[in-house]
Amino acid sequence: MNPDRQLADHQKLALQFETAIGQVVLGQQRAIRLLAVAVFARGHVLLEGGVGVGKTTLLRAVARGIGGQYERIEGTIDLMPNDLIYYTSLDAKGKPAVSPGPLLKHGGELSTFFFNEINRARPQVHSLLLRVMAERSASAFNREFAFPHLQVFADRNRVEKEETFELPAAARDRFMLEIGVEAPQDPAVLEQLAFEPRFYDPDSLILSVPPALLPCQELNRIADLIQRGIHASDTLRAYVLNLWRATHRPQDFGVVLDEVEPAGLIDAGASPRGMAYLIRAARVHAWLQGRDSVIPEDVQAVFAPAIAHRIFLKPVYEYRRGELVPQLVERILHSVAAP
Ligand SMILES: Nc1ncnc2c1ncn2[C@@H]1O[C@H](COP(=O)(O)OP(=O)(O)OP(=O)(O)O)[C@@H](O)[C@H]1O
Repeated sequence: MNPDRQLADHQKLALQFETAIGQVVLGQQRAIRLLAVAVFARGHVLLEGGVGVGKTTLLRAVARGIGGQYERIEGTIDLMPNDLIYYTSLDAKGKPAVSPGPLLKHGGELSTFFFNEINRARPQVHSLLLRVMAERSASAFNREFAFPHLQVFADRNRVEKEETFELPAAARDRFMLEIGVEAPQDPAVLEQLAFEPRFYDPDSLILSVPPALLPCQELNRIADLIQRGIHASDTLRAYVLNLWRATHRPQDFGVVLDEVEPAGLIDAGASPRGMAYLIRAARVHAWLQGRDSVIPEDVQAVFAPAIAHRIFLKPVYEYRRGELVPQLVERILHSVAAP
């Protein structure tokens, strides 16, 4: 089948996947679109939001739609890297036994690894995860384990700050997108969530997502087709490079912020890895919209989720990150001229 035809067929499937998730998780169309972008760009995802807004339900629904093997782990202060690798137990005769932990249990079949409350886990666990995300492999028991189809989803809640370990810069940079999940605003949706019993039990709720809607073992190949088949013009490339420069030197693009001098704000702008992620995500966004080339709106739609978490502020401003970075990102988009 020719690649254009394949791309069109896969796009229909991607839209079905979005619709199925949208019937289970209400009022989260933007987050669902961004998750679909990450799935087809093969990027890891960090979800951030308030408590009880449906983050876990959303990720479980996505995992069911992707198919393949799924594992989930809770980030706690006493979690150690080995807890991801193996379990120890006593067998019926009281003899110690070792069995593979959540990361190794399914070998190369593992497709979705969900790390709940990642910011409660210690830095040692983050560094194990960092290698798993970057190389899709881990070493244990003198062996290498590869997870070619693995996508990591992690969530952290914004409210709970006690006993939390901020993710190190290198770990944050390995997440393609950070997606904010807020409670829906539409009163009709809120009423449904509060009054309809089907939303009280997430276990049965997510069963209404058809299992393995997407061919999880094919996703790497489909992602490659998308990246090769969706074009970016010279003017669009120039636009993206200007956006990149503006994450390092916003003052050169006339970015003005409330009460803060942009020239003294940034320690490090987006990395080259971050920009590659931005383009990968923008291409998938264009494809989901049924286009074969990227337009500025595609870049703008994924710019904040792809870039905000990889801008590092001077230490004196870091504690105001939640307020300053969204403003900076929005004003960069406003100030850098789009073609
Ligand atoms: N937008 C939504 N659509 C469907 N169900 C929702 C939505 N928001 C909340 N819920 C329901 O609220 C309950 C809590 O959701 P969930 O556990 O997914 O939230 P969470 O954001 O992961 O919470 P926490 O931060 O405490 O882990 C579930 O029963 C879920 O079905």
